[in-house]
Amino acid sequence: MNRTLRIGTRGSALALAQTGHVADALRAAGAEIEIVTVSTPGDRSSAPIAEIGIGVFTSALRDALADGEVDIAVHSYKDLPTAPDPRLSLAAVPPREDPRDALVARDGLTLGELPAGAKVGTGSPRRAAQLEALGLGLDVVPLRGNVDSRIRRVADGELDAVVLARAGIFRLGRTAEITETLEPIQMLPAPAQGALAVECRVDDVDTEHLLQSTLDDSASRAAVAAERAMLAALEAGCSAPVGALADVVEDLDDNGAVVLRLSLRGVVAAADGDLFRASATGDLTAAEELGRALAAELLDLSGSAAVRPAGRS
Ligand SMILES: NCc1[nH]cc(CCC(=O)O)c1CC(=O)O
Repeated sequence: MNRTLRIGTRGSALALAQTGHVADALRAAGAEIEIVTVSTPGDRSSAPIAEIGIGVFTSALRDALADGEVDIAVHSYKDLPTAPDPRLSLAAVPPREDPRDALVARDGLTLGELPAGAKVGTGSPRRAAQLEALGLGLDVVPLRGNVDSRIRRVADGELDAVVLARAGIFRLGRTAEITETLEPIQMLPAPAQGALAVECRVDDVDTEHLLQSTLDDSASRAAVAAERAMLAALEAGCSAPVGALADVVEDLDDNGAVVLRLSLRGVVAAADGDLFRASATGDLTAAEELGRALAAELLDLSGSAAVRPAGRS
């Protein structure tokens, strides 16, 4: 392939770091790459994500890709709407980073060491519900902005701590500032957290093949597919905050041979703060069925309790 491929990205430090890694991998495979920054309404607004809606960070980039302004788009997978975009192919899910959430607190504190009444910033209803459910008496305060500005609120002494995706902090080279990585039992991550989605136009088969063969990791793809199928099925049935995490685990088949399976955990927060949890295991090749089955179980458990206003991330 001898044309230059233009990769579209948002202009945030995190987006540029993510796109830089994808560009490096493609260049190492012999491709000519140019990086094009696309501004999105999400970058220009400071309103809470729950108000401006899902897709604010990704739809301008997808339009630029569909319109031929760029040839490849790199997204944080968790920021993508669950509805597929028929104009585009999700050509690659690169190996996923650590999907867990992380605490950045003053004075090196962990969650358990924060005093009652400590101000913990997060803009995510999923994180807020799980923080409150810990029963530590934390004062959860709304927060938005890029990773850098959120961490700065702690350094400035305005907040005692913030909760962020570990992957974002890692990609910015700032893991030294993490004071605790939160275990999924306390804080189940957002579906697809830590994963990237690399898209091209659906009719651009050369680029699709290059992305797939250079970047795609089938285990990451399957794990994320299960989590996102769970989210999509829940969105159809309720609008509560959702956490999901699939791990690829080794199991034995009927003949005693080692097979890889998916172990999926899910959590839904009800309006009254109750959390509903469920887990299930299934075949790596049936990730979406597993996600849908777990969503059905969670809907059953939570019933009409899961009516808190929508929110993701
Ligand atoms: N919603 C913003 C967003 N989208 C992706 C990441 C981090 C990287 C990732 O999850 O892959 C973040 C920041 C955060 O949640 O702390």
